[in-house]
Amino acid sequence: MEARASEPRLVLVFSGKRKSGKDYVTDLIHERLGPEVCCVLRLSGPLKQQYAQEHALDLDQLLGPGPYKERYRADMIRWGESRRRQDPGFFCCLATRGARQPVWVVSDARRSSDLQWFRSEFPRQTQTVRVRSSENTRRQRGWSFTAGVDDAESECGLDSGVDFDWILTNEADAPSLEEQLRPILRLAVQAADNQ
Ligand SMILES: Nc1ncnc2c1ncn2[C@@H]1O[C@H](COP(=O)(O)OP(=O)(O)O)[C@@H](O)[C@H]1O
Ligand SMILES: C[C@@](O)(CCOP(=O)(O)OP(=O)(O)O)CC(=O)O
Repeated sequence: MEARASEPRLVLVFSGKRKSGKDYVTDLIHERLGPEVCCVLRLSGPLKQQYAQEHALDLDQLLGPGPYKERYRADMIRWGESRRRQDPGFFCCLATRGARQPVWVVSDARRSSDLQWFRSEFPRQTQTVRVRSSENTRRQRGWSFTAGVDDAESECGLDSGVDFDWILTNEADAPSLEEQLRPILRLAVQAADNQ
């Protein structure tokens, strides 16, 4: 496998239920910090790429927020799990290959093996962030309970036993995301400035 381009100064590892707003929040951070300082890494990126290729599917639609990916989600989970059984860090390693920016934002950790991989590769730099939204809010964003998905490790693997460094509440009646993100953005700017 290709060697890593450079060591990050800060690795923000996000997790949260589907439709909690992981992509929305991590895109916002990317916008604020800019592409020179920050990259968003999706563990599902290399997974979807390989899965789309093997199954002749539309990768852009699999990567987007619409209903297309939901049709394939249960099967993608099974497919990804068989890869992870051989190597739990497989997708973490692929997703971070070639990242050059000082701040890495990983948008979709799902399993404790994902957190373990980042903590063991980047013990000083890794900070975990949980995005929380109520079921009602997630429903308004298009979520509905799907057996085999919402009760599986992919969605529940980090529900308990993790002491997150940061918790964001992505709800209309919570403090604004701007306000909640302020200390995290400050940390990121400091990390980038100390290069
Ligand atoms: N704070 C917010 N304000 C407006 N729309 C939001 C907000 N958070 C999430 N959304 C929207 O809800 C949908 C699901 O969010 P997304 O970030 O794709 O969730 P996840 O990545 O956790 O599945 C998207 O269409 C997104 O634009
Ligand atoms: C097979 C998956 O990687 C699909 C992930 O797709 P997204 O990361 O797009 O999901 P949400 O943002 O939560 O809606 C899940 C897994 O178990 O690896």
